[in-house]
Amino acid sequence: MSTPKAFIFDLDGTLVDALPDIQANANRALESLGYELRLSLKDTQPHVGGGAHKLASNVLGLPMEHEETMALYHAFADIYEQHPADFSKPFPGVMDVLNTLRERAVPMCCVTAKPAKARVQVLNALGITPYLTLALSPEDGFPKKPAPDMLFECCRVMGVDPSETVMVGDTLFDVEAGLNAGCHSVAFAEHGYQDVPAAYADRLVVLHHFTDLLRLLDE
Ligand SMILES: O=C(O)COP(=O)(O)O
Repeated sequence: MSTPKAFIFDLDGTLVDALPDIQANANRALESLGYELRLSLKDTQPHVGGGAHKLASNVLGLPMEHEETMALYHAFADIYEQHPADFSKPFPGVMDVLNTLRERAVPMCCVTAKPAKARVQVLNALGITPYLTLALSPEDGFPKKPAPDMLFECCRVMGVDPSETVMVGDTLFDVEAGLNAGCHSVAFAEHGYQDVPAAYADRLVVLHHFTDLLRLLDE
């Protein structure tokens, strides 16, 4: 396999362990709207990766367009801006990978379902922004993953072809986005929030530790 020229990372569950902030902010939003329901970390985990709107719909068990879903989604997004990274931190090995790629002048981007303002705040708070050529959320005018559009835009801005670019994620949304874009390879972070999707297992580079990603540079 040829050496990849660029990397695109998912955010939550891949670069950053955001689960405790997502849980806390979902519970603040539920409380602010008068719900008695509260989520444990375990309740919250399956709802990460599809974005805040989907999380609100899943948590309430209501359709996406339902008034209560919309209210919870907006409350969650607003509260997240006040508490973007109280607990969030990069997963082990992430900063090593980002530093090595930067030293080797390999461009990197981030594509996430996270609301745009929260994304900017989290990436700034954790010192990741300077490593990235571009970071995108659907609010920037793109369809959500698994649509490949955000990946195409990143490749365009980095000046590389998707076939030269590795997509790195932790959910089915990320895997299918990478495959739909025709990426060089799709890497799956085992430290994230979903199990390796069995249907795609033989097409993935599974990262038992995040620094395993660097092996792709040496192949
Ligand atoms: O569901 C979210 O908000 C997180 O989305 P991400 O995994 O694409 O970063």
